[in-house]
Amino acid sequence: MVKQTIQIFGRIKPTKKTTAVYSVDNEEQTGASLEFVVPRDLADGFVNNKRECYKFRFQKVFDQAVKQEEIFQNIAKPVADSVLAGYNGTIFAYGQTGSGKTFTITGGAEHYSDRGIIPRTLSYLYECFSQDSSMIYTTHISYLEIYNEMGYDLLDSRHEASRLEDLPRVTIMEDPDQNIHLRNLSLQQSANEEEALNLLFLGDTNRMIAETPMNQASTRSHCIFTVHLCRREPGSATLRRSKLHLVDLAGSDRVSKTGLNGQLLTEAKYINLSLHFLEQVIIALSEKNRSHIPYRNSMLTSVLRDSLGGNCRTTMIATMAVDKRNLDESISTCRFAQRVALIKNEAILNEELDPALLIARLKREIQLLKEELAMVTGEQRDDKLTVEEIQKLEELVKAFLDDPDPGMTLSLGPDMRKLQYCFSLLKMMILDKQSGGNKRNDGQESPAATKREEVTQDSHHSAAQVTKLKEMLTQRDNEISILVKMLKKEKKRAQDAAAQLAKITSGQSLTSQSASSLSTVPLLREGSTDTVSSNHGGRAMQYMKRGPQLSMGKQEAFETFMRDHEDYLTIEDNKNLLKQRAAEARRLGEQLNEARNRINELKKELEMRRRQRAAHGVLGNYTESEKEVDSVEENLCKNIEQEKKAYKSTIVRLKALRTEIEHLQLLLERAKVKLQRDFHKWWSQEASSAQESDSESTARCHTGSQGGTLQPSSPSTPGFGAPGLSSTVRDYPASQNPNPGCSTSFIQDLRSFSPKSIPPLPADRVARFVPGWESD
Ligand SMILES: Nc1ncnc2c1ncn2[C@@H]1O[C@H](COP(=O)(O)OP(=O)(O)OP(=O)(O)O)[C@@H](O)[C@H]1O
Repeated sequence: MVKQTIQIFGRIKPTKKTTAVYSVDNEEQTGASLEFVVPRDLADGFVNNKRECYKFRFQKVFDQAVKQEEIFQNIAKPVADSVLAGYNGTIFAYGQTGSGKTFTITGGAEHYSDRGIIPRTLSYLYECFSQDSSMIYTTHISYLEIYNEMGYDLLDSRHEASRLEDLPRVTIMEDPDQNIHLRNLSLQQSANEEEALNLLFLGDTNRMIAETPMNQASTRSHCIFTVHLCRREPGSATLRRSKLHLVDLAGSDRVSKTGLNGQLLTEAKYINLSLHFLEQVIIALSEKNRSHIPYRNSMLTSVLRDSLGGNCRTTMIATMAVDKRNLDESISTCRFAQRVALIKNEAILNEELDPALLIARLKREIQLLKEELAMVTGEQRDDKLTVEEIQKLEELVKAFLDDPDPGMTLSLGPDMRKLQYCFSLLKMMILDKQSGGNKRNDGQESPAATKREEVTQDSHHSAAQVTKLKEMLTQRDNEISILVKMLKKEKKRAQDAAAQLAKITSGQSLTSQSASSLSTVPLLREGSTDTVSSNHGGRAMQYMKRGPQLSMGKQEAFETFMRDHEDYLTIEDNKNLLKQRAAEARRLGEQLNEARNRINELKKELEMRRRQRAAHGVLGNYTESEKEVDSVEENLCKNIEQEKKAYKSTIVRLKALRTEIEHLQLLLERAKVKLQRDFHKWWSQEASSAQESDSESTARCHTGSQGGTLQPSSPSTPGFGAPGLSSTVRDYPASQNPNPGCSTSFIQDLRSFSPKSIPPLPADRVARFVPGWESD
């Protein structure tokens, strides 16, 4: 049992403005400290009358420049190691919106080096599995999203979510032992890193697609990515099961922000209700002598029950943005972390007996008991003893009686027929010897009578034993039927999971065979053969493929939108990087082939040389020194070794490249999904604003105010970043639109206009998505 308080770490998000006054001291012996100095007179127009300096303790504080790899090494690796050893582990990120929780837990969507704790931990775990051949590891993954006290299964493979409600609802069940079970949360088996990353990707994509403006996925919801690990030694009946929860909590923002009403650095209410309940649990746990911990108040605390004050090794990462605007939230985050640091957890080794092996063991025991029972009850076998068997028995009895050794035994095996025959034989012998009745003259019982008495006592004893054995048998039978039921259930679940996984991964194949097909990653072209889609996150991608068919005009509009999108440059960068990496992978593949050929050649040469030498040896043509060392052979061996070394290092590099390529593909896939989603949002917004402006123009026509300057509609949604396209659609004179507001035929409508009838149109912009259209 490992008793430990929850470890707390701080991470500070890089900021452009360095207005906040804070200092980090990681050198202290008792851990690290983070100190904020709040100016008495903030420039924001209110005065801080309270303390000026706030100091908080952490295990370690990671300042702005710290990279993802360092975070993994310091925070996630030790937890992953104890999960590998059989203990439960949890890492959760807590902090205000935009402070870097998702970046820390999942990673950034732009660069390979931005991979967060989840992908790095998965890589690490699978690497450890491959290095430890003495154990068999099985991994399952689940991904749960909690929004508004409702749980949703992000790994659902039957539904293609377009809204959060489309995902299967996960509910909480509690058994009589107060263990929490999550109904409807799928557990997907993942045999390797690639499968696990695909599941992460599927979940993240479902999360992104299901995001609504009211539920800005990561801001308002909690996500729990769980790796379920089972480890067993081959042939052993005991196994270790452990769970690793990687938790991205909702933004911890409070209702009352600094400056709004002059309240500075006071605790305000959470926006998110379940974080409020989480805080209540943390307060209760950090106070001594509290008997009731209100876990049941929310789904989040129920699910994380073991992680908070239970059987788990837990680590918290407090993420902070330290610019002046966010100072109070950062201080709140630190205060929360200080309370969390008081909670003690007791992680225990989760060892149990494997039900299948237990059944086999019990069956063996039952067989033995049955044999014993048959012996005791004297259960008859139908067949009679053969003449040979009788002869053998008589010889055995004779030898037994003739042997003067009192320790001599008569071994007959568990066969009642033989036993009975021997006894009757002995009885006859005794009776033959004793002439006369049972009673002797001296009035004492004859030996035969004594024997009979003993036999009666024995039979009573046997009856008691039989009853006992029968009871044991019934007990074992019950146990077996329970275990068989459990096994059947497990088997069914495993089959379901395998079927679901097969569905997800159908059409996917390992990158090893596709290194050569990675040279191009066509983005967002319908009907195109999309290498990425077919290789990764297939199920999530089906959503995209099943999406509404784009008309030609809409397709072109989409391309323009894409070029103006904020992520366009990153996508292009990643595409180029992917091309480079794929080219490098191809080059390395060729190098590998060449090296393999060279090694084979060298081996052949070596073989030949050895044969020649052997032949020479036979003929006795070798000088003494030639017999001892052959420099040619030595050189050949050296060369082979060198080639092998180079071969191995190329393989290592190729493996790393493969992981990077897969990650880049996932990043591109994610960007693609985001782009399409943004486009559809933007498109419907533009369509409705065009409809509105059309009605206004029509109204103006009717009141005689025709031909005025064009009125821009409401600004496009910030972040969608397609200003050019946006203004084109806005500038469109809706009064002349034959089919206003119809989103699907919007661009075709644009095509059907005569350019000459639209004097003020910005022709260059229209031409961007109406090919062949030229202004006079
Ligand atoms: N350490 C970091 N280095 C570089 N960029 C970062 C870092 N931390 C966060 N960011 C960037 O800041 C932005 C917000 O981060 P992120 O989405 O992780 O915040 P969050 O705390 O998860 O917010 P929310 O509560 O809305 O989910 C992202 O664009 C992310 O890439």
